[in-house]
Amino acid sequence: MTANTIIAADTRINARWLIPIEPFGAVLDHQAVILQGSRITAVLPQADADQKFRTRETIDLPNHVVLPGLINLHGHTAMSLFRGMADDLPLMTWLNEHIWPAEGRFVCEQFVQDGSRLAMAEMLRTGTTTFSDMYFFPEATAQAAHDTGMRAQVCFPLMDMPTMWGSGPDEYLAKGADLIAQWRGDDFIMPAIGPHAPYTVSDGPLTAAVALSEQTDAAIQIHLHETAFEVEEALKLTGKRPTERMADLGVLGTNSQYVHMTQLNEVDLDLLAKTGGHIVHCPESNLKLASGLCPVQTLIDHGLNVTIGTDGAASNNDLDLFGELKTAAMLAKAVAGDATSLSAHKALEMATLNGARALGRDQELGSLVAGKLADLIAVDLSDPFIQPVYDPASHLVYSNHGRAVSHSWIHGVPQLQDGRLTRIDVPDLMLRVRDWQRHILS
Ligand SMILES: CSC[C@H]1O[C@@H](n2cnc3c(O)ncnc32)[C@H](O)[C@@H]1O
Ligand SMILES: [Zn+2]
Repeated sequence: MTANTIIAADTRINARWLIPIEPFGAVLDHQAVILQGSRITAVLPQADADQKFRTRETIDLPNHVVLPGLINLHGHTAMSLFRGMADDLPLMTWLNEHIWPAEGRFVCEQFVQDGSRLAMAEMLRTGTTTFSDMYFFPEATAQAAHDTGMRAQVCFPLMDMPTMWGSGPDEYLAKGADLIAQWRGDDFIMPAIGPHAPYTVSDGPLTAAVALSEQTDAAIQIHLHETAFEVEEALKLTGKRPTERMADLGVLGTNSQYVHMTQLNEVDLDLLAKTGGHIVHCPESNLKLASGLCPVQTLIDHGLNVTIGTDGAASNNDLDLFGELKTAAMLAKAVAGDATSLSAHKALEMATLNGARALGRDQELGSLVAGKLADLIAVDLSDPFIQPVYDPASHLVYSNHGRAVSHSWIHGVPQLQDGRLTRIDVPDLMLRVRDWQRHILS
């Protein structure tokens, strides 16, 4: 290539600020991001882009900060249809007396299709481009994510009890193996294994889950050490803390993701540090259900990869990862007794590159670097509630909420343009949601 060669590409995005996540802590002024097909081909100063690239379209974002799309590592997407149904309750009362009976009555394939579309509309609107789901009828969630063009880790549920999705562990594992076979290797859908929790899955199915993970390389995601009650009951029933039992069964490892992780002692921390794996911090669900506090800084100090999730909209009650980041950053400081804990940049890294690492895809997702997949978002900082701007990273975590997200691309495809969703028919979706509301109320 000579000095004068002009390169043709699809799209040029001119950003007032760019937070690439790699290198850590960078905030770059007046940058251009060049997209070609599904990938980022260059990230460079706008003046240099003028010399080097000619693109089919140019999108000027003069008041915006551009960053990688956010990764929500834990949720139950279809539960958006249960938002606000049962508030102000502790976990086991919430599950036993409200959520599980409601799931038994209403959850079916159509519920999951509609509920996951509602969740995707909210997630896309607030800056999430990749999510993880653990719910019944995972084939419906996978299809809905595929049709919308979102990336999703779809964990099939595994429990001892029969549910509307199957008669018990053998059927869940057989259907789960089919789901893995169908989607394995797909760019968008990452099939995974979702044993619900230590108190709902016995040793046999957990051992089978580990074997399936080893055979297929599918990740395991499990709710773990969510409450003090869970740990106390496990000690009474098995003589082991849940983390110790998971270690003995081979569940702990670098391809596993542990959701919640409040109530950790030194033995747990040593086991986790020794075996690796990924923590999914869900601060708002932990607060709302009064489940406990996750010691984020201690986990980071033990070398663990800490990611973030919202949990379902029935225990949060929204799927806005920017709001979650603010809660996480505030809480980490209070729990550590240290205001320097979980800085704005660390929080942003948690919702991007750390999430990509947990999915085993940090070579292609999680930062804005030439060659990576084009999953990125723009946040408009011109509203009064985020003015003036000294440090866009600070605003993203401490002053923003997800509704300021104006644009997003996944795999190079526009998903949000000036706040409008391009791939979800919102009026049609709202009609369906209203039907469900009427049905559930009646
Ligand atoms: C097996 S599908 C998922 C199952 O999990 C339930 N659930 C939702 N939120 C939580 C939580 O915070 N802890 C434990 N279980 C949760 C959901 O209602 C489904 O039944
Ligand atoms: Zn959950």
